[in-house]
Amino acid sequence: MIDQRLKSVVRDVYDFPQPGIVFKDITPILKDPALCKAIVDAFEARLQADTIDVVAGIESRGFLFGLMLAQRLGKPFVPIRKQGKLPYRTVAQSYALEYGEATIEVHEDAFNAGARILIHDDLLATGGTVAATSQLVQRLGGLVAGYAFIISLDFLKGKERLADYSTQVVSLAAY
Ligand SMILES: O=P(O)(O)OC[C@H]1O[C@H](OP(=O)(O)OP(=O)(O)O)[C@H](O)[C@@H]1O
Ligand SMILES: Nc1ncnc2[nH]cnc12
Repeated sequence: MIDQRLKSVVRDVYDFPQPGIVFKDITPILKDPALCKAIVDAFEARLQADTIDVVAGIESRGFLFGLMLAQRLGKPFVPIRKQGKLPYRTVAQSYALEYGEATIEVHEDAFNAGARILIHDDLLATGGTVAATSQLVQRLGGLVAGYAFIISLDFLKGKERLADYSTQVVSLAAY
């Protein structure tokens, strides 16, 4: 099972990036090409591709599998970036996450109004990051088609914040 394979390689790092946080380090996954392929296979199997027009991936760890997933589904990829990184005109949204606050941006012409956007990130914690991304999608006239995470920290209740946007929530390894 993919969840056991993931849990056997994802590494807990204590007190990173600040005291009290147990950080899930996904970098060991990246050293295993077969596991990387299995992640994209599992997303493809569990997502309803005919409900998705565009895959949006969130900087920075959401870029690693986001473009691979978009390629597999044959869909465009849109980068959601931290403030000040995108060169063209942007819309921005501030938010709180498990260990701080941040602002994310998307290009204002990233997708057409009415497009159905799958939001991908490596990990769901409090849900602040993907809730802010969902608001960006809606502000540009997009529809949230669903969410795809490699890991979810379900004890932080992030999934509850997503229910208003979409019920399609795929998480390959839940803690
Ligand atoms: O559900 P939340 O509480 O919002 O937390 C989840 C977010 O935190 C991490 O990103 P981080 O902001 O650390 O950036 P990085 O991907 O650049 O390391 C992770 O990759 C998610 O984007
Ligand atoms: N505990 C955690 N591990 C890795 N990434 C995170 N993003 C938010 N919380 C996290």
